Amino acid sequence: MAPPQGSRAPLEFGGPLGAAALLLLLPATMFHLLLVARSGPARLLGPPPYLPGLEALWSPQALLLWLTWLGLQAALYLLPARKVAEGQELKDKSRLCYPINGFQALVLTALLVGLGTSAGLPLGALPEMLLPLAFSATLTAFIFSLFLYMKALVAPVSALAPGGNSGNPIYDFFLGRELNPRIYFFDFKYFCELRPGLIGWVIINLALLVQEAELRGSPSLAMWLVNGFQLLYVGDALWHEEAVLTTMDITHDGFGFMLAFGDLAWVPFTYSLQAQFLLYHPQPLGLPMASIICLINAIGYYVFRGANSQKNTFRRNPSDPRVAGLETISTATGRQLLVSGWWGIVRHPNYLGDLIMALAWSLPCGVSHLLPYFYLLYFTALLVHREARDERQCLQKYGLAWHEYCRRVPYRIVPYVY
Ligand SMILES: NC(=O)C1=CN([C@@H]2O[C@H](COP(=O)(O)OP(=O)(O)OC[C@H]3O[C@@H](n4cnc5c(N)ncnc54)[C@H](OP(=O)(O)O)[C@@H]3O)[C@@H](O)[C@H]2O)C=CC1
Ligand SMILES: CC(C)CCC[C@@H](C)[C@H]1CC=C2C3=C(CC[C@@]21C)[C@@]1(C)CC[C@H](O)C(C)(C)[C@@H]1CC3
Repeated sequence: MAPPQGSRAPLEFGGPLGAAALLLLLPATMFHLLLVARSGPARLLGPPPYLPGLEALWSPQALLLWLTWLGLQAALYLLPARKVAEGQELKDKSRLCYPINGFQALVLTALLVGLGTSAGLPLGALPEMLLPLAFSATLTAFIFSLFLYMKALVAPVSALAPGGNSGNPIYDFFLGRELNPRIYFFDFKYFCELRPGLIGWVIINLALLVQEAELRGSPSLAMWLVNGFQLLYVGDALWHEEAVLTTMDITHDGFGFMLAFGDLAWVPFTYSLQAQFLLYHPQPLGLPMASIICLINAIGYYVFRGANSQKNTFRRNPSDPRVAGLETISTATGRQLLVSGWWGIVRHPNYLGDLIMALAWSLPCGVSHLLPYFYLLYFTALLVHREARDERQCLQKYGLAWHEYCRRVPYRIVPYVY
């Protein structure tokens, strides 16, 4: 049985009080965005148009649809994979295995949705169900996090995450206690991070596009751009699925409410905000502006993919010809840090690319409303906070070598600015 680890790890997110506040604030923000996106004034900072009663949130059909979706994605996860990858080394020196079949799940889902639609499945009706679907997803995230918390009570100490084991139940419930909760080969965190939420996000976007076509005769150029950009982002994440195994969510963070809610509810229902906004507030977009926005997205993607691939290639095999010529700093751990190439420009070039793409996703919505820029604002805050967390961890891991890296590459995310 796993005892709490006491307060060895420094508390994050404002400790138990901050965690308690976020437990309420995150779902409240998501519902606020869903309600405001369909209201006339669409004011991000104004009050919601109305407070929905339980009858608007609770729907057995929505719950059934949501559980069917989770079941379908779980079944696709269990299909034979083209590759089984090993994760990072764990505290007990073992490595876990992960199926690499996320892109296959995306393609099969697209085929099933295509078949369903041609057989009469009303995809365009999905936008009307977003509120009860989001409620079902939130409910599932709470219940699932409770299950994860209980499961961690009987997990061996070596299976616990460095944070999330303070002994305070609210804080630990929020942050997550166990690092890689699994039942046999089914890894809950890895599954949730990349499948139901990310694929759900593009299906919701598609449903919004279909409904726009039903309402106005054809989808708008702005809606096409938002759908295309975000499909590229999700397709890319699933194509490079193995790379997620080195992100801090998988290697460092426990699996609790923050990630369960983030993956299952926050991602599909708030990341689709631009498409939701466009359905209810059509925006004119000319070809010249659309071309500029495409260029911004292409630059963002180039930086994001270039930086992530360079680091992943280097971590997998430093003598790979694509990275062998780059300058590095040696660290006491035996691992090296890149100081040239993308990682010599700023310390988080991948965040920079991601932020440029976030801007390109909002621009098709025009500049009359702040609401479609919510993702950009939230994401900037998330990445600044994430960068600070990563910095602390790297300083702990690499000590003097990290100081040297910071001296050689002084800017964190934006060259000459931050
Ligand atoms: N859309 C979304 O909502 C979100 C997207 N993201 C995206 O996810 C991606 C992954 O982000 P994240 O997991 O935060 O972090 P990173 O992929 O940036 O990984 C950080 C790790 O990289 C290694 N590293 C840092 N500097 C160097 C260097 N110079 N040379 C070699 N290795 C280095 C360190 O680990 P080590 O040395 O141990 O290898 C460090 O802990 C990013 O592209 C981010 O934008 C992230 C959060 C949310
Ligand atoms: C609800 C809270 C405010 C915070 C929740 C954060 C989560 C939504 C994000 C934490 C890290 C994420 C990553 C991606 C999606 C969002 C979450 C889960 C990612 C899967 C998106 C696609 C990228 O290509 C990626 C690099 C694979 C991302 C990994 C991190």
